[in-house]
Amino acid sequence: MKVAVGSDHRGFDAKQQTKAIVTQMGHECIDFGTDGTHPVDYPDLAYIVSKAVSEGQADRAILICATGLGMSIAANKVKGIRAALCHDELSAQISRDHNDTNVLCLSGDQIGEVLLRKIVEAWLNTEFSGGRHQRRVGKILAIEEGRDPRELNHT
Ligand SMILES: O=C(CO)[C@H](O)[C@H](O)[C@H](O)COP(=O)(O)O
Repeated sequence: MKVAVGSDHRGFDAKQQTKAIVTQMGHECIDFGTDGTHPVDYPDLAYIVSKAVSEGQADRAILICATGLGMSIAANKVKGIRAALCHDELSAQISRDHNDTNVLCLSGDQIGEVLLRKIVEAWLNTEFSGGRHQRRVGKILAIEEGRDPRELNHT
């Protein structure tokens, strides 16, 4: 799988750790920056990394800022992106299983390297289960297209 990664200055150290984890798991890692701890604006990174996923350059992506909040808010503005901020393995696993997330957002400040590895591994190793969840993800897409998801209740 091709996995894009990106962070702002507050997520830089965790991004470097994430790159190593992704590569060790046998995936191709595409690093969109930032390249150090000089302050940058997280929406810039969220945009280019999310575009890489929505346009097919990467299969999935991992975004990191101080809390993960700004990255998740910005990434979810890009069409086709389902980003989730996860602080634990179970949320990461369920975000794939139920929500078919294609972007994982992480906090660089609030989780250590051991937990980071567990979350990334759970997220990359979990497949979307489809079924009833496919219908609900379809409704998310409907909202993105400006439609009322309840229209799909009668099809
Ligand atoms: O958007 C955020 C907060 O939810 C990110 O965590 C940023 O990394 C943070 O806002 C950056 O803050 P800084 O004081 O400019 O380093």
